[in-house]
Amino acid sequence: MGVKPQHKIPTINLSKRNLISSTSSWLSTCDEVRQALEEYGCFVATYDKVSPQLHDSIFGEAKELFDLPTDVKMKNISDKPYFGYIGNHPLIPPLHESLGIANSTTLEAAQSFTNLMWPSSGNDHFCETVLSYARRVSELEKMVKRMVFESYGVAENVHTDKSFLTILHQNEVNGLEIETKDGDWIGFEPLPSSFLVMAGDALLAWSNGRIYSAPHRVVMSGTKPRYSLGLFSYHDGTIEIPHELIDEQHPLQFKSFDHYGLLNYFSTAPNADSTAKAYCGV
Ligand SMILES: O=C(O)CCC(=O)C(=O)O
Ligand SMILES: [Fe+2]
Repeated sequence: MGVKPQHKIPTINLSKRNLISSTSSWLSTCDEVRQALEEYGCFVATYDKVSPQLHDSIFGEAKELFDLPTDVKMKNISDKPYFGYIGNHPLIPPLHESLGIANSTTLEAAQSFTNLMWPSSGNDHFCETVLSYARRVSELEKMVKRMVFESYGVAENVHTDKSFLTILHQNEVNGLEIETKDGDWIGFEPLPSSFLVMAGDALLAWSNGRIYSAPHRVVMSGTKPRYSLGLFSYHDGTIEIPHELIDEQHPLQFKSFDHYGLLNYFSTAPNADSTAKAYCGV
């Protein structure tokens, strides 16, 4: 049962500049990705967003990290199994060590891990490198997930609303979930008298970034039909960012914007990480 020479892990180029949703190149790459995962369970992604410099930096940082004394590395604990420090674990081959950094795409998580490992001297270079690397690899993960969903024609319905406010009122069947800032999902449990009032991207921009426009999705189980009534508010004309919401702690993050312009922009660029930032961010 050795390695059969005629089999090769498929390689897929995910660096291409023309990997833009809905183009023929995007759609054919979605199919390539799905086929590779169905057949081999894996593929090699060629991905140029991690530059050769970043590649060298992250492996340099990894060496420096694992060269720290064991008692320092052991301070990385987590309530999730395998997320903390692993060394000399009975179920894991000897000489294996690992350190997990949960939510490593956020500055807070990268900083707190760095401070834990280098409490007295700090290590800005490590923190910046981890953050930059994690964000780029996370983009790759998001892109592959979207490709698999699209190739099967399954709508991945995670989104933020483009409204100013959304008010949802639904029957007794659960399903709506809201993503917290930490990336956890919390379910909405409707009652006849409860209305879910939710901020949209226009309110996020108007508030100069103070208000959180929560990503949300609907996850259905069971066969009972679910009905949801929604009011989505939109404003005619230009929305200005109130000067009361701009100060030293909150420098201007958004330009004044046309609300329907934001909606139109979303229809042409539905995959932007943040529609408000991409459309009217400073
Ligand atoms: O079905 C729901 O309750 C949510 C629908 C929704 O998020 C939307 O239409 O923007
Ligand atoms: Fe929504």
